[in-house]
Amino acid sequence: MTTRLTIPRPDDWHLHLRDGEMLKGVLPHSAAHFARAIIMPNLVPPVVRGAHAAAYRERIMAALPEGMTFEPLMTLYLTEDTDPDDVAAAAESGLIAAVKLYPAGATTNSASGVTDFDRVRPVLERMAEISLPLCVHGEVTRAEIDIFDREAVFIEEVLDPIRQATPGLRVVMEHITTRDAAEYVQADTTGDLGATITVQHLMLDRNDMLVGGMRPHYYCLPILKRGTHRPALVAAATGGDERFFLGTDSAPHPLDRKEAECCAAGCFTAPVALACLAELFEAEGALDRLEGFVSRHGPGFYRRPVNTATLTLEKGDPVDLPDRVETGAGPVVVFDPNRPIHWRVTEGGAAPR
Ligand SMILES: NC(=O)N[C@@H](CC(=O)O)C(=O)O
Ligand SMILES: [Zn+2]
Ligand SMILES: [Zn+2]
Repeated sequence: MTTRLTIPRPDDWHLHLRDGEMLKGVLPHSAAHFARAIIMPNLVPPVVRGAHAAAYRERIMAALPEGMTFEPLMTLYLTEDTDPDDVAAAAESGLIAAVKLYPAGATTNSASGVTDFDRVRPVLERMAEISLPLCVHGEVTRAEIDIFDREAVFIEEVLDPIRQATPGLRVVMEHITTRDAAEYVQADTTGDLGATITVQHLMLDRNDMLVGGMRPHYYCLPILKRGTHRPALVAAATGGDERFFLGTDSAPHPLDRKEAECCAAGCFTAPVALACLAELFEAEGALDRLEGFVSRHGPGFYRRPVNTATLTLEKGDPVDLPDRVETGAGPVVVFDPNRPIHWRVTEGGAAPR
């Protein structure tokens, strides 16, 4: 039985670091385990131009505790006014690694997102030309579409038409939650499609959120789905297919915004993500494939080198996971996987302050 696993240092291909005091409080928890992360641009106001991304990158680096290393891979928030030249310049200078598409109204801080997809066509065409990936929050927002169906409908109504109309556009379907999405990726023959999967969607389904009482810390978007979808996601993550990689979507909100009459969407998983995944992959008999999912497939898609530093996880008695992290923006509740976790990072993880 394997009780020790050393892998190239992982990366997180979908991360919310926020800004200000929250950024200071949560960044060390990502930098402790992850070498790089794709940084989501849904601040208020959003990160829409290259100059905003450059300034945000500076704030992230200034918030990084001394002695820690971390490379933020910046993104721009696509709006109907985004200028293709600004995007191309930011990509060519190496400042940004991707552009993020939020359908307007789909999720936290998405009010500036896209309503009319024809209006962003020139940007998408330019991105296809320069091979700049588009990260997609894939949910339709029409009121009549049931929240549990929004991802599947998006694939058919929005994503597939965009991809057909823009050959060569490289797309990451972010935080996929359904069998439909996993199968859409698996059926692709262009090589231009990848998908991130979160810890919560691999470990939980909507029953965990709703049976016996509503658990706001499991509420995220896209919402946890019917349990029949989870095995398809687990099979995609643990099956060795290079198109699937970790994007934690770690999305901190202060406790009072989660335990509220109208709870904010997002699970804060960064501190426990790798331990949870080791537990899950081991239970699936796929511990040898964890390395691909967390350390190799993402760099492959983003055409970046695999990290040369390593990280070691060890198995032992059940671990006491932290239940909250204190930040200057208030306490943030840490994701609870709802099962005993026996793995922890023992080497190559710099301790957050
Ligand atoms: N995933 C979430 O539930 N929330 C994210 C936004 C997002 O990734 O959709 C957030 O910014 O809080
Ligand atoms: Zn999202
Ligand atoms: Zn997100």
